[in-house]
Amino acid sequence: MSGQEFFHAGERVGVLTTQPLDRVLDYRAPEGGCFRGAYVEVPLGPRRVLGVVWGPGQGDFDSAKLRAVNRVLDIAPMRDEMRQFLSRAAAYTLTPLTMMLRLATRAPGLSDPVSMRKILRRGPSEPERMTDARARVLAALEEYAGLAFTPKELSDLAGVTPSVIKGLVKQGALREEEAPRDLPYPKLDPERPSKTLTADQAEAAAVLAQAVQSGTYGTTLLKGVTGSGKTEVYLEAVAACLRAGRQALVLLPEIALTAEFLTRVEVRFGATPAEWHSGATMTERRRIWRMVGQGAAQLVIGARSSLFLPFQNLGLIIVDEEHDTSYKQEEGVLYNARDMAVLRANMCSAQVVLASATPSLESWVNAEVGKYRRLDLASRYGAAVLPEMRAIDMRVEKLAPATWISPTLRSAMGKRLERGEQSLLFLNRRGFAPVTICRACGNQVACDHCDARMVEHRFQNRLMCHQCGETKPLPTVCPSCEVEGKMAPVGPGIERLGEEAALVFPEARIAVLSSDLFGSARALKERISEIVKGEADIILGTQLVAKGHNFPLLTLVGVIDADLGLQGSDLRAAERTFQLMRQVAGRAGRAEKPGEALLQSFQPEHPVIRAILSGDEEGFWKAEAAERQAAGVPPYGRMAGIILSGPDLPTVFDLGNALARNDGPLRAIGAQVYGPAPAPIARIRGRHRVRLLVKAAKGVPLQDAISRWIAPCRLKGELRLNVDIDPQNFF
Ligand SMILES: Nc1ncnc2c1ncn2[C@@H]1O[C@H](COP(=O)(O)OP(=O)(O)OP(=O)(O)O)[C@@H](O)[C@H]1O
Ligand SMILES: [Zn+2]
Repeated sequence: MSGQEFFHAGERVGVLTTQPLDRVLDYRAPEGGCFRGAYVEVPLGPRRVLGVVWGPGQGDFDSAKLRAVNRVLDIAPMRDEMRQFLSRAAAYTLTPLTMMLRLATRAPGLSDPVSMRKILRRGPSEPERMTDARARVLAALEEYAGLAFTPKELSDLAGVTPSVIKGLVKQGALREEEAPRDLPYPKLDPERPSKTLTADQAEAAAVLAQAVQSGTYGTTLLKGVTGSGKTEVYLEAVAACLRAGRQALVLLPEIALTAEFLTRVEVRFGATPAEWHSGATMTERRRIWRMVGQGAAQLVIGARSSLFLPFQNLGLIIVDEEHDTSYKQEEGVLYNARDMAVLRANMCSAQVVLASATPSLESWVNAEVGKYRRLDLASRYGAAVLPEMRAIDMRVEKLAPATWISPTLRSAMGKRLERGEQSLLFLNRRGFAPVTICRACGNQVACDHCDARMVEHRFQNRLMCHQCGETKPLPTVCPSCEVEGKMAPVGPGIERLGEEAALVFPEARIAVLSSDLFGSARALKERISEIVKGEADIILGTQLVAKGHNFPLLTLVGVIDADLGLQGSDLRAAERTFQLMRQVAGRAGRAEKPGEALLQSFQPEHPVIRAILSGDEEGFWKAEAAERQAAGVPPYGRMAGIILSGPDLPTVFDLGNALARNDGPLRAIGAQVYGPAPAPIARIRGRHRVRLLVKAAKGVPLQDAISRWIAPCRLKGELRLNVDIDPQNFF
């Protein structure tokens, strides 16, 4: 860490803590001094808290009262580029810097000393008496010459009891040593053979490899149809990064996708990489955090928060399925991991690869205007061809009441069953039925705390609110008119569709894939790998299945309600539907057998449905871009959402009106405010929600204006104000 500023003992330093104070606090540098960026423990009131030495102190605090830093932690100091990244990300998202630091230190036990554990090696002496068990232990050590083991590993390996091991230690045949508990990750070998790339793939891989070798910043949109080998191509960029001795990060939108991906990494590089996600244990998290910081993890596969790991030498970030909405964090710090990846790469001279078959309009436009490089993979790998896509006109199909699988779709599924191929039915609705209605009075069961109807989950035999998670038993008596036995489900959810499929095809093996039906990510992963092996004939899934899975036996995709996403007023409704339908359809026909995708629709002539079917992607993006440009909305204009919430509606509205009246700072940059208006979901968890929308031209200092605009707000009591820069969801 030479080159980094050093503060001598007693000098005034500014420390950023993870406490919600929103400023850097002054302390005295501890005995022995500290570098800028050092992770430290400082006294704060009666407590000791984690912090980072951010720079020289401000000097505005009485130096007689100044307290000293307790100690410097045994962790490499935060790099300048990381401090800049956090500062820039905080400024962009209008988030207090202390909250950003919290994101960057989300690992347990950082302030604990490096924890050690006992390991065993071959010692200098021979055992006094050789027994079979003892001989097995020594043979095992010989076989793995040079390696050390924990006592448990060694007794398992040799198949002996712990007492045998203890005896050998006593006699000096085994030697005990202390070693750090957190071990480096196994080395990945980029020189192992890759798959033989097609000419297109090889060309794209070469461009990416060269970009990585340049050691500079750059972003590439890797657009390739589903099944074209985007993953194979970007793994070669990872190889180039590893060869250059730098670290790589691969972001995946869904942890259910990691199992398949980890296997592919292992095949390509000979070992598994570090895996960072919400399901990781505390021990795993601490190990990854520390090893990433020491450069002892070369590749991390992770969810969006892995962008905040303390990489020592990050050279490449892959954002797979870059259009995926789950990259936008919608709670706490509101950030879009795709945009933050670009920012982070900028700070550390790394390359970014945004991979997708259906990019976000933002990225498509950035490539169009030359801000991003663009690489295209136009055809599927090998014999696989893109599925044929057709609409099923639901206005002419004859369906029995409370059924949703049309005769046309049913007969297509029947053919797959006969041929031993798989069908996938897609319906983006969790639960059994979206609405429960009383047939006597028409009352729909709603959540007591939210502006939302409760969804029946028959599997759990309860009604559930998808906003707040509240559940209650299915009522037999109407809560409104008190008539008994008239409550009925209306509309299909994925579970109900499962029942229908089982009735129509009683002999078929049916798998329902919905995130809430699995107790753990592991259970879901296992189910998916069973399906890959062919242990299901009909798969029913919510949007979970649209993402990146490879089901080789799948040749038919049926979309139950292709119109579902088109109804919203969301500015991205068309874009989302287009992406989702093309992605789902892309699950079919990924191996030798050709696939077919059938979209059930009541409006097959709708321009978006027509664009999906025709496959004229560039035409769709161009039309969509022109429309957004004319309306001055993203990506051609900028937007910010302000969500005000509180238990008392008039108070929330008063604040909204006050903001709308005092919009001087916004007018100064030519921005407009819309609202206040009740948010589309007007109540969540008992809190009323009111929103304002700010629209501005591109290139104006929007964040700065917004901070000046909201600065005078006094948030009394339980009133909350959240700013969402570049909102993705208007809920
Ligand atoms: N050059 C190649 N040699 C052998 N197999 C290949 C090659 N390219 C692609 N494949 C195989 O084709 C399948 C699809 O490739 P891959 O998953 O990389 O595509 P993708 O573009 O990432 O797909 P999606 O967008 O649907 O996630 C995989 O099983 C992959 O192993
Ligand atoms: Zn609720």
